[in-house]
Amino acid sequence: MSHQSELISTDIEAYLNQHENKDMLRFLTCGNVDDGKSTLIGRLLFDTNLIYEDTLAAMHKDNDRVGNAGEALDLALLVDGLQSEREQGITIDVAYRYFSTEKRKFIIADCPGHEQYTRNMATGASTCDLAIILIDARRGVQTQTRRHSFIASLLGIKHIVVAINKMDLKEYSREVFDNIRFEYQQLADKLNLHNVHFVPVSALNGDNVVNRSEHMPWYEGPTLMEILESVELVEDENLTDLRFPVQYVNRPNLDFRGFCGTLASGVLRHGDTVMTLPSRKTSKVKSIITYEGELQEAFPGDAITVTLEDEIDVSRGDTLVDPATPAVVGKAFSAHVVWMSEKPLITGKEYGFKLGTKVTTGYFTNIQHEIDVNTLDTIPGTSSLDLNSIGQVDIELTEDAVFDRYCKLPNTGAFAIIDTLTNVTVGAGMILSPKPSKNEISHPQKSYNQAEKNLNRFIRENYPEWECREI
Ligand SMILES: Nc1nc2c(ncn2[C@@H]2O[C@H](COP(=O)(O)OP(=O)(O)OP(=O)(O)O)[C@@H](O)[C@H]2O)c(=O)[nH]1
Repeated sequence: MSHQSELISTDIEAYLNQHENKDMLRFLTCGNVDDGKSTLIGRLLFDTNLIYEDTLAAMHKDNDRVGNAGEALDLALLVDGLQSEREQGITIDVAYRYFSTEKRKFIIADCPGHEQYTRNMATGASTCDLAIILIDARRGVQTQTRRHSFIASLLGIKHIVVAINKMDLKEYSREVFDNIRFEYQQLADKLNLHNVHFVPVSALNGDNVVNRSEHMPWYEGPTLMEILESVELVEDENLTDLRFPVQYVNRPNLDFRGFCGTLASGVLRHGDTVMTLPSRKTSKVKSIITYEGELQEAFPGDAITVTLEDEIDVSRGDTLVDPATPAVVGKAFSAHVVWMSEKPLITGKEYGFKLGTKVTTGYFTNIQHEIDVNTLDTIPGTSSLDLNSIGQVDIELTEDAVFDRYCKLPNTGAFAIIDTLTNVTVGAGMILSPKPSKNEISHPQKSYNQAEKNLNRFIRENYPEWECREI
């Protein structure tokens, strides 16, 4: 099985090296029940020769017994394990599949299609670079298509591929494809989705999945696999806004203090000036240490330990940034929230909030509106959000945290909401914008007399460590 490479027999080291250095695309498939998701995934694996021979033999056997594709091999049987689990109601979760081709490694998040699984889709999609939205050529854009596309836009998935499937049942008609494409493009414009690709396919017959279709000479674009292998991933990484959330302070003895974590965005170089948030103290990077030795520079995704030239106070949950492009520090922000718990979201109740490596408490001060995931209409005047609902909310934390807008920096702009009693994750959120907290709002309205101003100056000049604000 697997992509055959001559290197395997001639130079195994070179083969392994090539394989290790391939980049990785994470994508998810979403579609209505029976649109052909399983068949499409099976087809991708089958046509890239990624199926073990014994699996294939077992599939042929099952095909005669339970296959749904007539004479042809029912490729949906490949992903059957998960489906039977679903039918039995054992797990309703996201299944991940891995495969690789000569050019790239892939992880597929396969999410259930039903409406009640919004939370699963949000979970599966949160780390994806690309979403394949499947549309049945006979049905066109459906409610489900709108919901999946909305969640994809909410989570900021950079690339969308609309696979218009079952083209064989519509005589491979260009008109059918063009009409659905036009209909979807209107939705994409409304949702501000960019980088949308459209491919007419037949997952069953293998048209335009891996191999180019002979039935649709009018389609000159890339096949689905060509898109998966070629979408640009590097430019999706933010290399300009340095964010290093500190996960752990390593202090084995008095002579060493290292800050461990994974670089979320930006590039961190030896000698760089960094600022720690929320305290705003600055220092310079003395060393960047990894398991394999010291680095001169680190990139997003690198797991590193950073030491600084000065003994400034940095704790778990703090974030190191470049003073030129800092994040916002505050307590209040507005966000989109996907609610994942049977118990509804309630304003005024205390919840735990996990923003990057920071864990704190806070509460929802207001639900601005709920969003109907099927029609995309906003519903104002709601006081709670139920399981699988999505809303735009205001949040106030009990202590300062570091905020980024999710659309700009998804790694540091996302957060989890935790039930403080059970420690269960009850929701996921995406920061829209920081807000001045209630205390800060009241400052500018207050006027101070001269004695208060003098006192303020005295404190600022003599007790800088109190970080007193100028009035
Ligand atoms: N004619 C035709 N039938 C297809 C095509 N793709 C899938 N099918 C059939 O459509 C039916 C549903 O396909 P599945 O792959 O099981 O659909 P699914 O979206 O995975 O369904 P769920 O897992 O239930 O969400 C099966 O009978 C497939 O053989 C296609 O391109 N053309």
